[in-house]
Amino acid sequence: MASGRLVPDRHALPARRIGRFALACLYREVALAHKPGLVTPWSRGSHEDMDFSTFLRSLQSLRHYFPEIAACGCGRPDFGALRSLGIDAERHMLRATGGINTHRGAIFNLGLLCAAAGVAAAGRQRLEPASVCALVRESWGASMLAAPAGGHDEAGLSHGQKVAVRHGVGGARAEAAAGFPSAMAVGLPAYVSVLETTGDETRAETQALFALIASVDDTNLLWRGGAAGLAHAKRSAADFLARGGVLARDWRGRVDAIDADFRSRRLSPGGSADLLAVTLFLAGVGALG
Ligand SMILES: CC(C)(COP(=O)(O)OP(=O)(O)OC[C@H]1O[C@@H](n2cnc3c(N)ncnc32)[C@H](O)[C@@H]1O)[C@@H](O)C(=O)NCCC(=O)NCCS
Ligand SMILES: Nc1ncnc2c1ncn2[C@@H]1O[C@H](COP(=O)(O)OP(=O)(O)OP(=O)(O)O)[C@@H](O)[C@H]1O
Repeated sequence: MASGRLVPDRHALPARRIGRFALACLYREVALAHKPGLVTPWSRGSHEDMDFSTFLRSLQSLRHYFPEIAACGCGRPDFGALRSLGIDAERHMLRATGGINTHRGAIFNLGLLCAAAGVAAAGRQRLEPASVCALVRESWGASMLAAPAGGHDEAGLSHGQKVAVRHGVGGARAEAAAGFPSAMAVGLPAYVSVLETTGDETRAETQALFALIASVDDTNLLWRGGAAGLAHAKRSAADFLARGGVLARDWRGRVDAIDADFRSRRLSPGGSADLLAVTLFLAGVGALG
């Protein structure tokens, strides 16, 4: 990873700021305490093979990647250049976690957004959620749909590809290629509305996560629970929101009950968790410009 040789120095500072912010968003996601089926500082959720410390090791291994891909974006790269940085970062992550996939989706989603923010910063455009998402869609959307997936098993297909074929859903690539419609239309409005009402970051993050689980075709849920598991998770999240979500007095107890239910079914909404980090990135991207 040697993008320092590829981009002019005047881009180093904004790229570092953008990349560090992406890492901070990922840290906020995994540090969020009450989540259904996901790893938190106090729980493995539905996972036997990873805990909070695995995520910290993974984040540590990605500390150069996000600034580098943002710097690469400043040079208006084609998708191939971003893809090789992403594949390299996956390799670093797997080495740091002993082969466990903690951040494959995040390397992809937030990597693309860092690169788009780099494009905007280099062109002295304002950094805004809609414009960075449009840059991802317009610059690299078609190429990413045409590229083969990264994480292959012995049969040559990733989990995402297998469930995409089986259930006819698009997963992480379709979401990014379309300019993150779930984060823009679902995660971000939920986050902003609760933040404005309560001033409470934790509740805003939790509400955004549940809004995403209720609406996203999460390939992690499909892989672990099939169509019935995905439908169950969506229904549980929609029910939580219909009962007032994080504005209800006993919201923490309700989240913990849904967490127990997801753990008993081995369900983990990892794609929605990644899109929460994307939502946090979009919510703060304006301040990076
Ligand atoms: C495209 C990727 C994500 C693989 O796609 P695939 O369809 O196989 O997805 P897979 O099931 O492995 O899911 C990857 C992760 O995406 C997240 N995810 C799941 N569902 C969704 C969704 N609906 N929306 C967004 N993210 C999701 C989850 O965290 C999941 O673990 C990626 O691993 C890849 O191909 N990387 C190669 C490097 C690359 O192209 N980089 C581009 C520039 S960074
Ligand atoms: N806090 C979190 N807890 C658990 N998973 C998360 C969290 N945040 C994001 N994720 C995402 O969930 C994915 C892990 O899910 P999972 O273990 O189901 O994937 P897998 O390794 O593809 O499949 P499996 O372990 O079922 O064989 C990671 O790619 C990660 O990006």
